[in-house]
Amino acid sequence: MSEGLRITRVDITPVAFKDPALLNAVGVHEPYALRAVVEVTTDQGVTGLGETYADEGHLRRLRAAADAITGMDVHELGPMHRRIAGVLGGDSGGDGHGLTGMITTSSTVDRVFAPFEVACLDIRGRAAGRPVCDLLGGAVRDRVPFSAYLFYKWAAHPGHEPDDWGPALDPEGIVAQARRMVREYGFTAIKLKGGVMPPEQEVEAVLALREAFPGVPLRLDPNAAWTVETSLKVARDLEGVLEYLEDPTPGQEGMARVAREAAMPLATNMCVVAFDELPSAVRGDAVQVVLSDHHYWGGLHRSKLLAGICDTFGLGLSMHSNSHLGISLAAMTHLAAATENLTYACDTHWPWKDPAEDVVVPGTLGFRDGSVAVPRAPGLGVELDRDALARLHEQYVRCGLRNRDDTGYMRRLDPSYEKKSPRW
Ligand SMILES: O=C([O-])C(=O)C[C@H](O)[C@@H](O)C(=O)[O-]
Ligand SMILES: [Mg+2]
Repeated sequence: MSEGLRITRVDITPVAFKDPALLNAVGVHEPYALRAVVEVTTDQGVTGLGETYADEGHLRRLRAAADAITGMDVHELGPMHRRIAGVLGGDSGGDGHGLTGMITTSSTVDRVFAPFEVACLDIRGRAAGRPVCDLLGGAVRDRVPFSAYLFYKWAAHPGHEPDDWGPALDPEGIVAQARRMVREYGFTAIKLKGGVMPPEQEVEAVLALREAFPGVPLRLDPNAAWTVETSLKVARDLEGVLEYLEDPTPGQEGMARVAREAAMPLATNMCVVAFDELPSAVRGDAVQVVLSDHHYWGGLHRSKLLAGICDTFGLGLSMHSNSHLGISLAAMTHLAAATENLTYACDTHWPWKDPAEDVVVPGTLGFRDGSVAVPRAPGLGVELDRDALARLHEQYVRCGLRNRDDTGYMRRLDPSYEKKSPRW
């Protein structure tokens, strides 16, 4: 066992960064997105970084876990997972962790453990002088492709200055948004967040994207806003157009009914979000592609375990994202680099973040041709910018938001708004 890599201190800092008025199936993003930055320090003074959700319940559980793992060696990841499970007891997070009604059944222990595991791998990489992808088996690619993540959106949050993306509420607006994203980032795959407009309008938008971007893989994700019948109609309308259709309808049973007749693969980050949901999904052939996400699948090693299971059972593997900062982008990039069967371009909300707002020193991570070069520096390859961390923490304190609540925000703006799944 290596000496000198015992955890002596854990700091958890919630931060807020500006977020445009992005629409989804359960409401609209609030003016700020919340994240927590986790710093794990060892007795040799090596510090590792993790990033996770920052809803209040999640912060409370993170703090309990931080106390429980202080004193442990950063190599003891299995025992650390067990210890966190023990300290959380039956404290189940429900949905109050930053995913707003989208992901209800993911494992609370895995969600809480994930940022500590990433921080421990960062420390181990720094100590060994190796990038995190090398600790995960080595990079099978030196660049990780990401997809453009389009949203219907308002020009501004009511009462705020407009952002520089402008509104996107029809096919023209969506195509214009895609053109800018492809121009600025070079993305070679495109995902549209649906479940916002009536399905026929979203079909129209995807067809407009197809015309504007011939040959570019396209995805549509209405977050379970449709019935099985509506899903099948959309699947027929978009046959030969979509690379995959993501979560058209709620639940594995409904997804399996759609999958039996739809021509394209179905993907999910809603009906398979924990290990105990995999057996029934495989048995029922409910999905053909699983979106991994180390933030709720229990970190990088457990995401690789998911990748192995997907490989064994012939499921495709993609990657999900939420609004995130540079620590998460680095972790996602290392994981994707070291996961051979992650063959789809990964989701990222990166373009929606104000480039001036991050907690990492700028310059390490950048997009070229829609992909991010895998950092070769030790650990995650990103450094914390302490002034920026303090600024974004101050913004968290001032903004008053403490839990992500897209539906509540929408209802404050439009009291007649109802959350429904399926809606159409
Ligand atoms: O693929 C997904 O379902 C997501 O990315 C979920 C997110 O919550 C997304 O809908 C968002 O940011 O509004
Ligand atoms: Mg999704």
